Amino acid sequence: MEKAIIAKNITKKYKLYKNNKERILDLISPKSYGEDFYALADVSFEAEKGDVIGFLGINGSGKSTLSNIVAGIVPQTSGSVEINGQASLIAVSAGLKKELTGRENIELKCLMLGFSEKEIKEMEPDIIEFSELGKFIDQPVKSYSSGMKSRLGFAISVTVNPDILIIDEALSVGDKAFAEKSLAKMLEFKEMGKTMIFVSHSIGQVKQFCDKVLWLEFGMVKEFGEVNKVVPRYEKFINNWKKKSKLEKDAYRKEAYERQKSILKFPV
Ligand SMILES: Nc1ncnc2c1ncn2[C@@H]1O[C@H](COP(=O)(O)OP(=O)(O)OP(=O)(O)O)[C@@H](O)[C@H]1O
Repeated sequence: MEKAIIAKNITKKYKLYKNNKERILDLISPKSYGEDFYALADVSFEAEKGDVIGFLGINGSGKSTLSNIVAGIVPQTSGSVEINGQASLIAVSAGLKKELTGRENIELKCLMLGFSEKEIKEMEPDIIEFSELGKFIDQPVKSYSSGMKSRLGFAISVTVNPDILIIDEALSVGDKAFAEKSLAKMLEFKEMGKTMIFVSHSIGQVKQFCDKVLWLEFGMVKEFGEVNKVVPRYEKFINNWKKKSKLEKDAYRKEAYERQKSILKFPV
């Protein structure tokens, strides 16, 4: 099987500062300030060509960070990502410039993806039509609602026909009719054999749409495998998690970060 994505030992470190003074001192002083926080610790997974992989995990588990790294939007601290094809990330407002109009954003994003002016002019009407933005297309993106930004981002990404599609919570904002249209487009892409990553909080959508699931927990891979094997275990976990008290959740989190420390034997 041909591989579309090979992510190896991905670690993402953020610095957490107590205040701006610490942040500035860290920049200008040779001494290190702030606390290291690992949003991802040694995450590896592979996607075969045509795989549709759902990223699942509770809030803050690292789903968006990993999808942004795979899309090349955010750099990893260590590890490697090999992409076989052109990825295109659909995230609410990802890559959209606030000061530019919707139309200018279409042009900019397509230019950055390597399309010619002629190709862009040909794609533009399709993008505008899919986005349902109408006359708002010539208004600056900063005046858009999150649903409108999401529609524009989604419309650009599906029209440029990428080899690999990364959809980050695109269906959670905006209206139901648009979500259904987007899901239909994603199913069309799935039938065409495109590789897709789908970041979602909706277990139902993941079940409906994905073949495999990468379950992240506090920046670590909890499970990676077939959707019908992983989802039932994730559902069981979520049901238990919801029943936990704050104290129990904190204890679980603490234990997970201890595990993270042992994974990161050689912190980067
Ligand atoms: N720029 C940043 N600086 C510091 N910490 C960050 C930054 N971006 C993300 N994080 C932290 O990294 C962790 C993972 O965040 P991420 O958004 O990837 O999680 P997620 O699984 O997508 O969460 P959600 O389901 O809430 O969208 C979180 O604890 C988050 O606070």
